[in-house]
Amino acid sequence: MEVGSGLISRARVPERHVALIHPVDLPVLLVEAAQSALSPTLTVSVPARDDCKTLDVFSGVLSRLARANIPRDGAVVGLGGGAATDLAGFVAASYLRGVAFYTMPTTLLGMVDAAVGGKTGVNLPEGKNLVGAFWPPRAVWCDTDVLATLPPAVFAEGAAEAYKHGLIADPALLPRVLSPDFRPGGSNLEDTLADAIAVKAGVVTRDLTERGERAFLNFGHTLAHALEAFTDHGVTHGEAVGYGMHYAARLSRALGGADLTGHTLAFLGWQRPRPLPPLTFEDVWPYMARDKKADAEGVRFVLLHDLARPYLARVPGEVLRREFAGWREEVETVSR
Ligand SMILES: O=C(O)C(=O)C[C@@H](O)[C@H](O)[C@H](O)COP(=O)(O)O
Repeated sequence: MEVGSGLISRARVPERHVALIHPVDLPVLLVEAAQSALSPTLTVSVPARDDCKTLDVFSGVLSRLARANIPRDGAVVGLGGGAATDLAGFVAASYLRGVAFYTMPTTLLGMVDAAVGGKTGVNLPEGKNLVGAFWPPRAVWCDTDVLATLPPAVFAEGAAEAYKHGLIADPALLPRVLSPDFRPGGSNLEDTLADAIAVKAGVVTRDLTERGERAFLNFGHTLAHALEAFTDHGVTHGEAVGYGMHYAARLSRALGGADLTGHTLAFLGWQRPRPLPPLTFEDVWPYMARDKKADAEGVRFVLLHDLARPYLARVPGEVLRREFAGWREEVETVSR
């Protein structure tokens, strides 16, 4: 894992045959920088954002690798945001039963979260990330220069995952993420980014396949994934995580935990997500019920006893509904 300036142009891999996968809307200069660093055998452009995370796109990319005769000792490099690196990783995990995988995240969200830890996969109409594999990248190059090319809303979106790492593990990150210096080119950017990534890297090193503490990285994601799936990705992942963390903070308080809703509302006030479309508990519940943390006895949420004290719990149906109603009213006051 490297964080710093100019990393894409300096990246090197030992494999001779490389397939470079990137979203179609990525700036050409970034694609060219990666191409001149890696001399890929094949470059595949895929639809932007979650439109690339489908079984159809996945199968089309696999065919491209096969037709280009990428061998088993070849590599797949994912260049782009979280969706593109999730897809690229699943291609790497599946093609010829697994080839080397590397990531070059180009969004804040990708750097702090998606490109690290090897959760790869695609969505189904029934829900987010329902198909995939744990396939860790051999290296991750977080080139901070690219963050300056992001629209401010996309940067703010990605900060949700860094803030989440503050809530579940490292509260010192909370004011650092909201500080005016946490911005592209800001004095606080590289250190805060490195510390937020360190939270996730530590967790996945100890529990790659989510037998235990890795589940805590899913704080806010039960509702977040449901919002994304119900709106067919009209709500972006970072916006959904911001909204979902506030719901999880309300549930935590309802079950007797510390009141951390001031933190989650402060984040939403900083992030200014787009307003949600009209939606009811009944709309999102079927998606929440398919959450991957569910076991034979039903859905489990990541909650917080307090800052940095996460736990998994089942929440009674009446609490889920009541807090949903309160959450819905409250988040309307903070959206753009
Ligand atoms: O890496 C993890 O583990 C996480 O839960 C981090 C999440 O922020 C990330 O969005 C992850 O891909 C979601 O995983 P899922 O298992 O809920 O699909």
